[in-house]
Amino acid sequence: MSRLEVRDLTVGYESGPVLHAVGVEVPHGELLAIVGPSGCGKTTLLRTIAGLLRARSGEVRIGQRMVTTHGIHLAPEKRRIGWVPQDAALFPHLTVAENVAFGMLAGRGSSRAARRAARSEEVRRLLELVDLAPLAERLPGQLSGGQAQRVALARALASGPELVLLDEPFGALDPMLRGDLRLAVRELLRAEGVTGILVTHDQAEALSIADHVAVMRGGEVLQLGTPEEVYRTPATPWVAGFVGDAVFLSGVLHGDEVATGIGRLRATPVADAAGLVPEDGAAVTVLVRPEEVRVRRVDAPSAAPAPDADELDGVVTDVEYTGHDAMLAVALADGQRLQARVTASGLVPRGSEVRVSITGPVLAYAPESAATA
Ligand SMILES: Nc1ncnc2c1ncn2[C@@H]1O[C@H](COP(=O)(O)OP(=O)(O)OP(=O)(O)O)[C@@H](O)[C@H]1O
Repeated sequence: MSRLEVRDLTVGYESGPVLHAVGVEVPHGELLAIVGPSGCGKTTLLRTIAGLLRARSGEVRIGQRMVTTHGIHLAPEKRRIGWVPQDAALFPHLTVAENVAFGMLAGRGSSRAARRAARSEEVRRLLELVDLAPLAERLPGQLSGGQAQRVALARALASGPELVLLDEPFGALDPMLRGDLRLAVRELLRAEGVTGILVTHDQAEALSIADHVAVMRGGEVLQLGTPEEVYRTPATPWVAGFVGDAVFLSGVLHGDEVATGIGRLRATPVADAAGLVPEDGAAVTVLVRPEEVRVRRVDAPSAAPAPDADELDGVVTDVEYTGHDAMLAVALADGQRLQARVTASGLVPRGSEVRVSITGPVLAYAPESAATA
């Protein structure tokens, strides 16, 4: 079993510390996505797990093996880790099969050994797994970007790793290919029973294919949870805004409701990093997801005229159409602005008069957590 455990990992360069007591866990055979703004330390974490960087303190355990801890630093080639970089990084003078075979030799073989191993049953199996068996004899220069990434994945799996690290592997691909390849990666890791970590700049990608998501900022993990936990119950307003579209309102907490400029909303208070929950009467920051904002057109002939008690008047000031849905910007009569996500069938043109309401309970955060994270 190859569960990954990272505890209290502190890592830095000569310029100073970059990771501060980072902890993540990935159960055997599952995929963790790491997201966070540029420079927050995602690659540094990956490189430390791979053994390419030494930790100042903390632990990395892969399955039963402690690979990094005080006084221990197992060499990268002994960690049984496969690496898939952003640009495939294949050997240009070796064929597809030979590149995969090179992975099987764990980087220790010669080109001649790779040529021999390229004819093995295992290389054939891996190429079939990534759907590239017919291209086994091609050189990397004759492959598309997506095909090259599939070879890099097969090569990473060829050494029989316990853990595969994927550093922005789809970054350079067009959106169609990206979608196909990420599903292929997910299925392959599952089929092979390999634990994986994926660094990505694409939050939607992280939420859609990973079993767990770690949201990093400034060298710390702010939240580790399932995609649903991270999206539905973000640890802080900053996490909420980073992983998805968010509308923030100011309000005052009264029991299980919060009084806001757009009326009283059912609310669940969220504890901050210190475990403190906003108290009754406290000023709070309220999170509303745009899909929780219901919009009803009132200036169309078919529109029902009678307003609900909890609806507010507004005007659609902008429409961002994405095909399957659209984001509406709505200006309320009192000047406040909201974003609402509607399905293509609920599309309302710019300038329409609408009534808006919030569906479902919202989350209420102490304003300090909004300010600091
Ligand atoms: N070799 C290095 N020497 C000194 N500082 C470095 C080195 N590599 C990275 N850093 C610094 O460490 C911090 C974290 O970098 P890292 O590459 O881990 O971030 P990242 O989250 O992967 O960023 P990106 O999303 O842009 O790839 C940054 O401030 C970066 O400038």
